Amino acid sequence: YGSENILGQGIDVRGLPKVARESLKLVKALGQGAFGEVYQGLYLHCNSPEEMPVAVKTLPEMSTGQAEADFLMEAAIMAKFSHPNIVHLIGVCFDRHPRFIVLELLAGGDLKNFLRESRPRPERATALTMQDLLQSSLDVCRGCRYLEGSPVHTQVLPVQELLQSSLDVCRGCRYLEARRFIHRDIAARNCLLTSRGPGRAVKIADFGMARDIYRADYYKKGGKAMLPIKWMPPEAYIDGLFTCKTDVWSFGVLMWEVFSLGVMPYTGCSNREVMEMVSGGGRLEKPFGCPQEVYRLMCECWNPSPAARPSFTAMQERLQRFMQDPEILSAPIPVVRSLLPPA
Ligand SMILES: CN1CCN(c2ccc(C(=O)Nc3n[nH]c4c3C=[N+](C(=O)[C@H](O)c3ccccc3)C4)cc2)CC1
Repeated sequence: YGSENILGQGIDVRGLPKVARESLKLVKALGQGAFGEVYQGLYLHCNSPEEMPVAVKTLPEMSTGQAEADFLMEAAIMAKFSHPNIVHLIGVCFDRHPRFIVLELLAGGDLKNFLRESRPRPERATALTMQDLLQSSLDVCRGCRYLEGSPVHTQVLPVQELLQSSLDVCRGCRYLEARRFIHRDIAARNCLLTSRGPGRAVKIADFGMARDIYRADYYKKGGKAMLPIKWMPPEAYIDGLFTCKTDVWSFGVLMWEVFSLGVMPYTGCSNREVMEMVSGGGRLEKPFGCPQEVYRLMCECWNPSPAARPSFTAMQERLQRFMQDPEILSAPIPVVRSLLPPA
C-alpha cells in the first residue's frame, strides 16, 4: 500500500503530524494508560513563544510489535478527527523509543470519576446542577454526531490482516460498507473533561475499541471477556452486528451513568446476567431524581430494534430543548444514601 510504516503493519504514518522530541518536556504522570504512562507535559511549539500544556501518551520501550501497531493506529484514527468534543491529536514522536502521542491536555480527568467525586456530601450539596448533567450529555452527543457523520477512513486494512480469516474479511467489508465511523466503546470512563469547573467541556478521548476492531485483532485480546457488555445492545453481543445505532445504545447507558452520578450500570450483575436480562427485555431503571423525559430518551436508545433508536442529531435537539425547560432544570439533584461518596 505504498505507505512507509513501522513494523510492516501497513499503517501509514506519513499523514500524522510530527512533534520534535526536543520540544517536549514531560512534567508529571497523569495516570496509567492502556499502553504505558500518560504524562502531563509542555510543548514548545516552533512558532509560539509560550509552552503549551499537553498530554503525552507513551509506549514503553519493551513493547511488542502488536502494541506498537495498536499505538500507531490509535494515533492515526484520532488524527482524522477535528471536533470540539473529540480529543485533539497534536502530533506523534516516532523517531525512536519511547514513542509519544501528543494530545490536548484535558485537565478535569475522566467523566466517571468526576461524577462520582461530585456527588453531594452531607457538608456540601453537590456542585452539579441538572444543567451540568444535560450539558455533559450534550457534549458527548455532539462528538458522537460528528463521528456518525464521518466517512470511515479511506485507509485500506493491511491485506495480511484482512486475509487472517474469512470472518475478518466479512467484518472488514461490512465495516467499510457502513461508511461511518463506529466508536464501539462510548462510556463515561472514555470521556475527559477540560476542567472540573462550571465552564467544563466533555470530550471523547479513547478510541481503543474501534482501533482493535479496525486492526481485526480484538479477539486476540481475550475476545468477549474484553467487550464492554454493559454498554452494548443485544444485536452486538449476540450477532456481532455493529452500526452507528450501536453507539446510540451505548450513549443511552452513558446518559444513565451521568444522571446516576457515576454508578456502575447493572450494579452487581455479571456480564452473562446482563446479556440474559437485556436480551429478555430488561433495562436499567430510572436513576433517582432523573426527570421522566430524560429517562424516556435513554429508553429510546435501548429499543431492541436498532432502526427505531433515535439518531444523534435528533438526540442533540431534544437535549438542547431539555436545557430550555425550566421544569427539568429546576429538578434537584438528590442526596441519596447509596450515592454518598464511596467509603
Ligand atoms: C482530582 N483530579 C483531577 C485531575 N485528574 C486528572 C486525571 C487524568 C487526566 C488525564 O489523563 N488527562 C488527559 N488529557 N488528555 C489526555 C488525557 C488522557 N488521555 C488519554 O488518551 C488516556 O488514555 C485516557 C483517555 C480517556 C480516559 C482516560 C484516559 C489523553 C487529567 C486530570 C485526576 C484527579
